Amino acid sequence: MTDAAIRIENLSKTYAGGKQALNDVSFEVPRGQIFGLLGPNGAGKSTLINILAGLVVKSGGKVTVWGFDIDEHPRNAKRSIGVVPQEIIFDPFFTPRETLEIQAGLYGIAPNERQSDALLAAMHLTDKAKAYSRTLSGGMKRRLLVAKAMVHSPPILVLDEPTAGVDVELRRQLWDYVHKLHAQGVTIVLTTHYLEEAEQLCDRIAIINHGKVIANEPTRELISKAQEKAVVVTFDRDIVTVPTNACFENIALIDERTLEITYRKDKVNAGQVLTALTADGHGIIDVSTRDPDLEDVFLSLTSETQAA
Ligand SMILES: Nc1ncnc2c1ncn2[C@@H]1O[C@H](COP(=O)(O)OP(=O)(O)OP(=O)(O)O)[C@@H](O)[C@H]1O
Repeated sequence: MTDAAIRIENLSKTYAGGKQALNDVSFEVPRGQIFGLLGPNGAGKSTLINILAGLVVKSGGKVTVWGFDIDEHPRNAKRSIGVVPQEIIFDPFFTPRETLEIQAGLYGIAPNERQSDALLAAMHLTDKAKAYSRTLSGGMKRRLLVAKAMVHSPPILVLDEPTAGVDVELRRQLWDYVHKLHAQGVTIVLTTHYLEEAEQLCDRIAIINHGKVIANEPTRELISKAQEKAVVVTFDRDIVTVPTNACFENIALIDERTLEITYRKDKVNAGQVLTALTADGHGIIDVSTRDPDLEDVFLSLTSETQAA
């Protein structure tokens, strides 16, 4: 028995056409966390999730879900995970309530133990319980998918790009629900293109690029890895010549009196940057600094692997 919610060891996947989507991927999702899986389009995130869901057969490696090896105990592994897929697929002739009842039936859940109505209420779909699925809006369909993934009360919920193309209000509702599940002890794995979202929600983030894991760290540590920092400086007079100095990574004119300078915080500090800027006698009347965010880390890590 492993303590990890999901353990992935040396996982690889090559599709029939020869495309290698995953190349020797290893990482663990700790129990009880909100874990973010980030990566550019085509990085291999959906492939990985589909392997966890039992929808794609891996080419090599070992995967355990809630301690169950997906090859040796596929039924137990599947019962331990609920997956909200990226694509919306429903039988259009069933109502949301019927969709959930049928899904519960597939998991062998007795009628008196089903929680279809509670799930519909949690996803704000009670008034649509008896509507045909085809008449639901895109956002409602996505919420129904979340409810469908939770019918068997799995300890792990995986959401593949849950907020792509979803409006702000629905996104908020979705995250409220995710937080509620998380508070109940459900481990959450999500993929997202919204770095800000990952930064706000996730305890830990793995970044995947070209089928390989290039980072896997607590969110705060990952962010602190971004070495570039920016300082915006307003001078007491117009800038005639833009200053140069070896400690500046980049310098940009914001307006006639304001410059934005980026520097590497592992090489110099803000004081040294400001000293270099005032060397020719200019006075500084305002200074603000900007800390790196996940987007900076993401770009610097993915461009490093591109260059490698
Ligand atoms: N069924 C398939 N057959 C062949 N190649 C595939 C198949 N599914 C995915 N691929 C390829 O595998 C690679 C990884 O795709 P995957 O969908 O896992 O990426 P992703 O990170 O989820 O991207 P996105 O964010 O765009 O969904 C891509 O190059 C994709 O074209």
